[in-house]
Amino acid sequence: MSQGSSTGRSTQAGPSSRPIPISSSPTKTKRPREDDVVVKEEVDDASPPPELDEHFSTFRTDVVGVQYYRGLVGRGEYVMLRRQPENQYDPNAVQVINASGTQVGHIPRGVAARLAELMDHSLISVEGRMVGQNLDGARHYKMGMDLSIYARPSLKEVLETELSWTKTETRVQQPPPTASQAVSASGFRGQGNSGSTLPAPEDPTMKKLLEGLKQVGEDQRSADTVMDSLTSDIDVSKLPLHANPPGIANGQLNTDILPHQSQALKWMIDRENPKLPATPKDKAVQFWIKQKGDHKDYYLNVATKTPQYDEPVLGKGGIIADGMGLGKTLSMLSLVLATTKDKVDAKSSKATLIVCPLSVLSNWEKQIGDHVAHGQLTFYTYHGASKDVTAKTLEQYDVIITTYNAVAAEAPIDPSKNHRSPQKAKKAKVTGSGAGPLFGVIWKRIVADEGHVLRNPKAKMTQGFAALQADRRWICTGTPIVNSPSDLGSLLTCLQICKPLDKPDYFKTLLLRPLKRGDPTAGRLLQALVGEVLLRRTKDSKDANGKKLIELPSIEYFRVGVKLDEETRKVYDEILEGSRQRFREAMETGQGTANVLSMLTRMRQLCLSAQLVPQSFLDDLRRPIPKVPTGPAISISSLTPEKKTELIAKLRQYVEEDTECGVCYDEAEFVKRPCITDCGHAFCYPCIERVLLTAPLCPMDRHPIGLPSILELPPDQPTQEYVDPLDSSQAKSLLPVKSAKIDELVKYLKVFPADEKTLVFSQFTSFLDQVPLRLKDEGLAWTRFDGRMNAAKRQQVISNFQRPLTEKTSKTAPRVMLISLKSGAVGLNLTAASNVFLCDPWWQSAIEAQAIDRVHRMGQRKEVRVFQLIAEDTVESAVLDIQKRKDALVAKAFEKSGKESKMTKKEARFEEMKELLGVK
Ligand SMILES: Nc1ncnc2c1ncn2[C@@H]1O[C@H](COP(=O)(O)OP(=O)(O)OP(=O)(O)O)[C@@H](O)[C@H]1O
Repeated sequence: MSQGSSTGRSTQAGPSSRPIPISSSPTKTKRPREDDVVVKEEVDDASPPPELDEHFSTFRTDVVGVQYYRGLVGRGEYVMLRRQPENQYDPNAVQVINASGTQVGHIPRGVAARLAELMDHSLISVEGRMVGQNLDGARHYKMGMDLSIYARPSLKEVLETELSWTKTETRVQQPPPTASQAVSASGFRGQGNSGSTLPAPEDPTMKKLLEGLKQVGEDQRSADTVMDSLTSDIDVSKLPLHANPPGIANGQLNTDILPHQSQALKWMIDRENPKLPATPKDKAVQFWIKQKGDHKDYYLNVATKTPQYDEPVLGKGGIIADGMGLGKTLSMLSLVLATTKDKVDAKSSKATLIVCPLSVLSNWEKQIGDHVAHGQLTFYTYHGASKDVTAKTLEQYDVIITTYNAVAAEAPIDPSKNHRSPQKAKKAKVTGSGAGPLFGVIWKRIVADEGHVLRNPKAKMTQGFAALQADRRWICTGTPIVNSPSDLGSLLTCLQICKPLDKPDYFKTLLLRPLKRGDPTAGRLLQALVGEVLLRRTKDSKDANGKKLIELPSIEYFRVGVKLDEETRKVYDEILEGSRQRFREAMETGQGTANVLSMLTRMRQLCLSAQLVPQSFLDDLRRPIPKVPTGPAISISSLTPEKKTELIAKLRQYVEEDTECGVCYDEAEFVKRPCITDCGHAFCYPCIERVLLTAPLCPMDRHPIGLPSILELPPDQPTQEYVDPLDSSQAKSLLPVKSAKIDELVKYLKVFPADEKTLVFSQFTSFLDQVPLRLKDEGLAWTRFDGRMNAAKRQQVISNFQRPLTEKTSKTAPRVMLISLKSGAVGLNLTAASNVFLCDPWWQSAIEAQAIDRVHRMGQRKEVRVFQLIAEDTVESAVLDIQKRKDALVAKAFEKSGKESKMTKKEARFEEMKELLGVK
C-alpha cells in the first residue's frame, strides 16, 4: 500500500512555497466558497422523504367534553388531533391534545365519524387551532376550534367528493394564520446573543429568506446562504468568554483554546443549565415566558400559545454549527473537561457519548491524544471488536466514542418504547432486551458529530440517537439545514429541546406548513428558534476587534489545462457525437435523457484516461439504437440469473458514478433508493413508483414496464474491504495507463519541494487505482485513503501521512495521498499536505471546497495551492462555466425570481446538458 515509512512527530514547519517551473502555465482562478457536504458512507438514508401534504380545507367546529379533561388552551393555540379507536363510547373518537400532551376534549361525534377512516388510512392529516380558550378558570363544556385538513396533492381530486362537506361548513379564511404571530406579540427576542429585535414581517430580507428556504437543497451552497440569513441578526462576536477555561495553565489541556472556542464553551455551559424566566419581565427561554394570571401566574409558550401552570421541562444542549475547521472537536472536549465536577442526576452516569461517522472516529481519538493532558480524561472507542463490553463498563469512562452504525444497530426495535426505567436500562446487556449496551447507559451527555446525518427522522440512526437516554444532548454540524427546514425539525427531535417544537407534528404545523405558503411570521419563528438553539460562526467571521477568528495561510487556485492525446480525442468526439444525437432524439420524442447522462460520465472518464471506458460501452455506442419493444411488461423474476446480475452490476456502477435519477435528476435522491428497470434505466424507487401510477412505460424509452419490472439494489451487502490494486492478484497484469492528466500530475510532483505533501482527489476510484503505477515508476512514495478501509487502517494511513518528512524518510515516506472525493474524507485533518490536485471537476464545487478544507484549516502553516486539472476543449471546460454561473446565482440566491426560480431541477439539468453538449 503506502511506500516506505516515516518517523517523527507531527509538526507543520517548513519553508514557504517557491515558484514552480512548469511548462504549461497554469491560470489563476477564483476561490470556491466554503461549504460542507454530507458524510457519504453512513447517510444513504439521511434525507427524509418529501412531504406530500397540502392544505385542503379549514372549517369551524368545536372541542366538546372539555369539562372532563385537564388540558388548558389559549386562543390561537395549535392543538393536535389524535385518533382514539379504543374509546369505548365511540370507536371513531378523535382526541384534542394540547402542546403539553394533555387532553382538552374531543371533536364532535358527527365530525369524527366522517374523518376517522380517512385519518386511519393516513389519507389526510388534521390539525386544530383554538378559537375559544379555558384559561379563565370557568367551567367550559365546549370551545370553538378551526379544524384544518391536509392531504397529498394526488388525492385532492378524490377527496373533493369525500370531503366536500368541509367546504360548506362555516368556512374560515384559509390557510389559517400561523401561531407564530404570538412570537412578536410577546416581544420575544430569544435567548439570542445580540438581543436585537427580529425583523418585521414586511422586511424584504424576510421575503428573501422565505424564497431561499424554498430553494435550499437545490445546491449545497444555497443551504449555507440560508443559514447566513437565518443567523444574520445574531452578533456572535460579542459573546462572553468563559472565565476559566480548561487549558495549559490548569493542566487539563496541552493546547489553549482560542477565544471563539472559549465563547462556545461559555455558550454551551449556559445551554446545559437553562433557567425558566422567574418573572413576567424576564425574556423567553426556549419560548416560555412567565405571565400574570387572574388566579395565579402561569407559563406561556409564545410559539404555540400554550399556557400551563406546571413548570415546563427545558431541554439541555443545542447545535454547534461552526464552519469547517473552526475546532468544534476541541470546543466539545473543553466542555467535557470544564464540567467534570458538575452535579449530575443520581441516575445518570458521568460519561459523555460521542457518536460520529466511522471516518472521523480516529480524529476524535487523535484530538484527545494531541490536546488533552495526560490523565485528565479517560476514553474508550466502542467500535468493532471492542464492542464486546457491558453498559456498566462503558459508564466508567469520561468519554465513549462510537459510530452512527453502532447506535443504529443497537437501538431497540421500537425506539419510542426505549424509555425504560433507569434500573432496567442499567441491566441491558449486549443482547437480551433488544437494545445494546449503548442503550443501557443513562449518559451525562450525548454528542452527534457531523450531526446533519440525523436529518431523516425515519432513519434507524436518527431514531436510535433520539432514543438514547441522556441529561444533555448536542449536535455538531456545519450544515444543520441541508435539504429543507424539516432537517432542523429532525435535529430538534434528537435534541429534545424547545418542546413541543421537538415533536414532528408541531414542527410541521408551526413551521413547515406556514413556511411552505411563505408566511413571514413562520420565518421569524424559525429565526428565533435558530437563535435559541444554535451557535454558528464561519471562517470569515470576525471577533469584536474586527479580526478573523482564525488566521490561515493564503490559498491560491490554478487551472491547469491538459490536452487529450490524438487517440483519446478521436474516441471522445465519437461519444460526443453519439450523445448529441441521442439528446436531440430525446428532445424530439420527449423521452428521457438518462443515456445521455451515462455518456457524459464516460466523457468525463475519457478526460482522465481512455482506458477507463469499458469496451462494451463503445460497442453499444457503435450499434444502431435498438427499437423500443412493445408488448407486455417484463418481470425481473422472468429474467435469467445472468441478466439479473448484469442489471445489478449496472445499477451499482450508476451509484458509484453518482448518476442521477432519470425522473427527478437528483443524484442525492438517487443514492437513497436506487433501482433499475429491465430495460436498464435507473431511477429513485419513489420516482418510478409515482410515474407508474399514471403510465406503465419507462420514462426513458417508452418500453412497457410495471412494478415487477423494477429491480432494487440488494440491501446490506457488506462493502468489500479495500484492497490495494498493486497488492491484488491482478497486480501483474496492471500496466500504466495512458493519461495526460497523470503525466501532468507527475510533472508537478517531481518539481515540488521535497518537504511538501500533496493530496490528489478524483471522483473515480478506478482512476486513482491507476495513478500508483506511474508514481511507482517515478519513485514517488504515496499512500491511499479509501472509504472502504476499516477504522484502524484509516487511522494508520492518516497518521503515517501526517508525519512530517525528514531527510531520512523523504524518499520512502508518502508525499502523496490519493483520495476519493466520495471517501467520507469529511472531518479529516490532512494539514501535512499543502498542495491539492482536483483531477476532475463536476457540478458540486462545494464537494471540492470541502476537499480543500482538509488542508486549509487550523494547523496549516504553509501557503496552500490548489490545482484543477481541466481537459481542454471538453465537457470539463463547459462544467466550469456552469459552475461559475451557479456561483454567481448563489451569490444572489434570494434574488432568483420569475422564470428562473420556477425552473425545476429537471429543466435546469436539461438546459445544462444542452450547454455541455453544445446542442443549440
Ligand atoms: N485551540 C487550538 N489550537 C491549536 N489547534 C487547534 C485548536 N483547536 C483546534 N485545533 C486544531 O484545528 C484542526 C481543526 O479542528 P476540528 O477538526 O475540530 O475542526 P472542526 O470544526 O470539527 O472541523 P470539521 O467540521 O471539518 O470536522 C484540528 O487539527 C485541531 O487539532
